[in-house]
Amino acid sequence: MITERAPAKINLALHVRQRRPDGYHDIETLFAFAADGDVVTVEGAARDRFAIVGPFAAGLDAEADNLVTRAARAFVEAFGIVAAHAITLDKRLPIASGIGGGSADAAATLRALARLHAVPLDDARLYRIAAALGADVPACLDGRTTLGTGKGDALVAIDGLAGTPLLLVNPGVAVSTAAVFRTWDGVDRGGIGEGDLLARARAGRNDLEPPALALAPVIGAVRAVLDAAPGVLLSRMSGSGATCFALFDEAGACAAAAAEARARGWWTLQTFLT
Ligand SMILES: C[C@](O)(CO)[C@H](O)COP(=O)(O)OP(=O)(O)OC[C@H]1O[C@@H](n2ccc(N)nc2=O)[C@H](O)[C@@H]1O
Ligand SMILES: Nc1ncnc2c1ncn2[C@@H]1O[C@H](COP(=O)(O)OP(=O)(O)OP(=O)(O)O)[C@@H](O)[C@H]1O
Repeated sequence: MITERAPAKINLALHVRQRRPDGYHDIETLFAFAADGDVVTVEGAARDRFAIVGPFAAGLDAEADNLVTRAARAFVEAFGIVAAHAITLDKRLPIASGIGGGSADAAATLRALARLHAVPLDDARLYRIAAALGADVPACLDGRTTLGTGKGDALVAIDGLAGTPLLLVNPGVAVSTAAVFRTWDGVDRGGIGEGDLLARARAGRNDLEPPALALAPVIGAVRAVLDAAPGVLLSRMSGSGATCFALFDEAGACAAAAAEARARGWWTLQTFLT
């Protein structure tokens, strides 16, 4: 049995540059990853099976359009695999929440199947399958801290902030990525600057935060709690929301802010950057 972690993805900054003719948007984003997330297990089986367990299992159907089964089908097709697989997804991240849960699951499924069938992880076909599954999936397949351009699928590795205490807070409102992009005001406010990662992130923005806030006003309350927390280095919404994150100077401050957020009934994940 192969077990692959599907870490939560954070956009330390996300600048939207322009709408493209294909309906997608050109973005510049700083991708980073948490030490925790969903977990995917894969093993050989007599027939294909897929099960979802874990705290957020109820929010998803184990049906054909799950990103895990779509990833598995694309892998089997691309590599001419005849074997069947039993796949289990331990769904620990909230659904449609801006931390790439589905994208991370698809990427973890590809990595697990590649390991099971001795496909090298740098095989270009894996990247192509990932890019066809979603804009975020290549970044999740790579799993390192990267600068993403294009749809977010052209990646350059950058130095990360490994070990930095990280808090994720989700107020329990699902937000559609497509709806948030549609609500963006169309103004190009410029690309991501130079410097070390924390400086670049702090000088940056999430251009999807205003449109997400318009669709889910509770995001403002989450940001206010995180901004006011002692020891915060940076607080921002991730992806298309509604999950917001904060980086802290030490783990105790992160724990205190997590307690504040939980007291308001919000989902939290206290972890660190990898
Ligand atoms: C916002 C981010 O989370 C930032 O990391 C990602 O760009 C979204 O990545 P994702 O969830 O993998 O996105 P996809 O499943 O490919 O796209 C969902 C929808 O979001 C919109 N979309 C997504 C990415 C992008 N660069 N431009 C877009 O306009 C499109 O309407 C698309 O139909
Ligand atoms: N394994 C999966 N996990 C989560 N969502 C999935 C999965 N498979 C399919 N989906 C569908 O994909 C949609 C987006 O879910 P996901 O959690 O990936 O969004 P997100 O966190 O906003 O991602 P991103 O940050 O990439 O925009 C959901 O509405 C859900 O119906």
